[in-house]
Amino acid sequence: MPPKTSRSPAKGGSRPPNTKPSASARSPTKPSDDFVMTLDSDDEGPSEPLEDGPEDGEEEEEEEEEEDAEEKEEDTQAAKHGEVKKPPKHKAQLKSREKIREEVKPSKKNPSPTEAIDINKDFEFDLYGDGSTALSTHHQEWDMSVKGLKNASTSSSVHRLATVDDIIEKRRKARPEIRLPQPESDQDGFEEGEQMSEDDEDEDEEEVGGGDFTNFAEESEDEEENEESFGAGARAKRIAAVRAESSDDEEESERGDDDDEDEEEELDPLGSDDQGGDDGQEGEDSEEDSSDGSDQDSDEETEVEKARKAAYFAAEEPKTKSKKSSSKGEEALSQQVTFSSLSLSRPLLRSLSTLSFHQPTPIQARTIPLALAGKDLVAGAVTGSGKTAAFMIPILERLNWRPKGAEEAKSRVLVLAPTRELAIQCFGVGKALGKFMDIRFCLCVGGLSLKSQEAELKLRPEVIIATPGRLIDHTRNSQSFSLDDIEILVMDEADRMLEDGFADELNEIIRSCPKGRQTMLFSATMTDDVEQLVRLSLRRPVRLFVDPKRSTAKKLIQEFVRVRGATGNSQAEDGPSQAVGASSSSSARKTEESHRPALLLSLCTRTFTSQVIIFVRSKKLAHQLRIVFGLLGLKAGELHGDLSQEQRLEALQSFREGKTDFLIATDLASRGLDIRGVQTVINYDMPGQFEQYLHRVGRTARAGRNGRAVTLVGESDRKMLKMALKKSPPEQVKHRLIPSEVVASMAETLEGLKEEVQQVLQEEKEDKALRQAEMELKKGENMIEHREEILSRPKRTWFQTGQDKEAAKNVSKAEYAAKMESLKRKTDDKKDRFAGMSRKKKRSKMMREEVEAENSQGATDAAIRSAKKALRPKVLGIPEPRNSINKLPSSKKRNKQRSSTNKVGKRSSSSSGFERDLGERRSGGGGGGKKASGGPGGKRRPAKGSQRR
Ligand SMILES: Nc1ncnc2c1ncn2[C@@H]1O[C@H](COP(=O)(O)OP(=O)(O)OP(=O)(O)O)[C@@H](O)[C@H]1O
Repeated sequence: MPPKTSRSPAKGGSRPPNTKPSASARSPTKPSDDFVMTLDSDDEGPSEPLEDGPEDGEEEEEEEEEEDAEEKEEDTQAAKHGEVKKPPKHKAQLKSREKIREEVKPSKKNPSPTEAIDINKDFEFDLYGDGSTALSTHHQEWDMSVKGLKNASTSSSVHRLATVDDIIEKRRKARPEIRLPQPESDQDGFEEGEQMSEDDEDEDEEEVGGGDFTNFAEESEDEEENEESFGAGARAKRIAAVRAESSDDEEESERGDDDDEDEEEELDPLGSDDQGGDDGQEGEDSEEDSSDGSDQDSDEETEVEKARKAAYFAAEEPKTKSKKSSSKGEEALSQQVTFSSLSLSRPLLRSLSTLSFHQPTPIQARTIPLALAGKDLVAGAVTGSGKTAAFMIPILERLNWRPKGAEEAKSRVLVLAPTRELAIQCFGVGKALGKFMDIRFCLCVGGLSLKSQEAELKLRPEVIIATPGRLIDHTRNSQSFSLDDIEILVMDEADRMLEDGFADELNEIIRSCPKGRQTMLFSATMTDDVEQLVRLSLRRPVRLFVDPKRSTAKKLIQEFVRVRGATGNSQAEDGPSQAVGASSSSSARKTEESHRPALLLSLCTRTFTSQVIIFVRSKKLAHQLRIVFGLLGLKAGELHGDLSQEQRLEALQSFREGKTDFLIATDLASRGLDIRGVQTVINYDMPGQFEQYLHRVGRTARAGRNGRAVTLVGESDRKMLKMALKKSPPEQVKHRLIPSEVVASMAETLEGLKEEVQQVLQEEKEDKALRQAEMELKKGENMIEHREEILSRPKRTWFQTGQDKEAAKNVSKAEYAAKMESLKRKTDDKKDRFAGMSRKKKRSKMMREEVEAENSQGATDAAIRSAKKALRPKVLGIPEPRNSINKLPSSKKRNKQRSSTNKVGKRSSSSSGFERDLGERRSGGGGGGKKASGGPGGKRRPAKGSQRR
């Protein structure tokens, strides 16, 4: 049964919340970097960072293979020392195996400047950006400590980071310190236009009007209308004009440019011709560029699309629906709703209050009641608006009412996240919210010990938080683990998970979960595209989109800095190493690229000197820039898929604690990460997709705070810039001008560093080669000594090998390219047909044509009919066969399905929620039924190396 709204927390047979002093006392003081060293062998050599690693999420399985090999080595070492390995039977045993435990207390002696700000008791959580309904909050940092980190502390995976640091330090000491520009004073700020932007709009306009940035966003080769310029004093007008542009322009803008991205990877980011350096191939980085996916949903829906969506999505309950029409409505609803009015149980209310969550955010106010009622949800709200708690709170509340006892121990909830860091953060949020409840969480992500995860899974933790690759590994290889008991499936950053890279894994997971589960999807850029969602076999989901689609946080200021290529003599004033006169677009781009580092460093030395995340396109660039920052004496860390898990977490932790001022990251860090106090996000370049831009800039201005995003915009970023202008209120957009002499001097400094950067890279390379050789030697020795033992172990089966993954990626890339090509053709056709027409006429003609085309197939009528039927009131909590909602069937078929649904509903109407699923399972099926394959406790163990395609 779904939890009733008027129950008392004490009744219903629920156990009293776990308020044992030990548990409650432990959690709040638990150090956030509580590394637990496992018995991973020190002898096994360094856990080498991936050489050609694909992006996180997709890299999982390759890493898993490596880890498997490592774990085997662990066993070998244990055997060598006479230890007899037994499978751990319970947690206590597991703990006794973990002999060395090291707890590192976070250094709270020197809180970062932002931490100091955050403890301000008067801070107001301004949800709406206008101070109207501010909630107070003393938000605490999530506990990111994890068990099973490999090679902690003494191991050589730390070695790489330490080595780069050492090399840099050694070099810095050996030469005179490089003089950097002074951090900007108030007066200096005037030079850059920022002060003018904020304090004197008119002056700013003059600055903007004086440069050619004003027309930049609009100068598009494909543009048919160039008539409206961004003239001085016309900011509002020009933004309005951009917003009013036709939808086909938008489609193009959103698409991004895959090929360009790949090509850009070829350019040496630091302008070095003799690259040498890292041996990484640029192609490998493209996964992190995540350029495959494309969001084609336009804001303007056709009638057919509307009808299709109306048929697919369930209507929201009248109680919440009446208030949802405007953001004012959201505001009013959220103001009325309190956590206690949502009838949450006492332990949960207690943890919410501990976290200073006094009032639900709009997305929480909308989501919680529906999620408690067991509805499937497709939810979207702007970055930093509290989506994690929006699904975690109802999950915990429902779990609080689960049947308890040893027999009932089951893994009932699965939360999937696309990256390990995000999963770890989610795990932290879950643990913090469930602090006073007897609910167990298990984190299953790559890069952490498989064995300790296996042991934890055996205890059937109620909530599993996982990345897809590692989860599948467990379903295939961990004894007696299956997803048979999952009753709630959540996908955080669901639109990312729906992208091609995750397709096979997602299908496998969906197939393994019971059909009667509740499914909830969340993202700041959530799609409501039916075609994409159909794959997830949702059950008449409710669509909850709280903020306007593709919007940014209300207190985010977006600045753009133009990066100029060598397109004419006028450019010479802006850069020192300009190839003046170069006319080809590729050389223009190359010079553009050579400007970026100087612009970035000018920003980071003069204006944004701490709490800055810098997003770049490739792992290689992230690493190079990190070296440059280090050589200049700036404290910077890097975060990308070429690092070991430990290095990744360490980089995050150092940044969180203010030990480093800059975090140079790939898009691995662009989604979901909630790092308190990030004041500035710098986009070294525009990402390939607008969604990616939204996620990146969403790392600041979270939870009602202020924040700033600065983006370097080159020629090829024009469309994306246009999109950003179109989607943002004019007062949030600024143009930053950096004095050319500052950039010139920085470029000169960087030019002088080029050689040193190469030398550092070379030293690193040699060091790496040496360690690799050592590792191989060690492996060989082990193999000779323990050959029999090693060969006698059962082989793990893999869902996909690295090659399979690469092949899948190529297929989806080819599909994507084909789709883009056909779209482009369509757009070109459209342009011909509409040539000379006004925008209004063009739009109405397009609409007419579309409707006519659909009419001729009879689809419109059918869709509208099914939409009407779908809107008929239904009894709450009746599961509907998933197949029926995957397509829009004929009306006859739908009627038949509906009547059978009702029968199923009658049969199981008393068994919604956990009881319902349990009941159905005990009776051996029913409407909520089990997955087709794999009986109770039975494991599907496909033949070695078998693939599911
Ligand atoms: N009800 C609340 N009151 C106060 N603070 C809250 C509340 N709910 C969430 N927060 C805070 O808001 C911040 C952002 O939350 P969260 O990370 O869940 O955002 P999100 O919407 O998932 O963002 P993203 O789209 O970037 O993943 C967190 O620091 C969290 O502590």
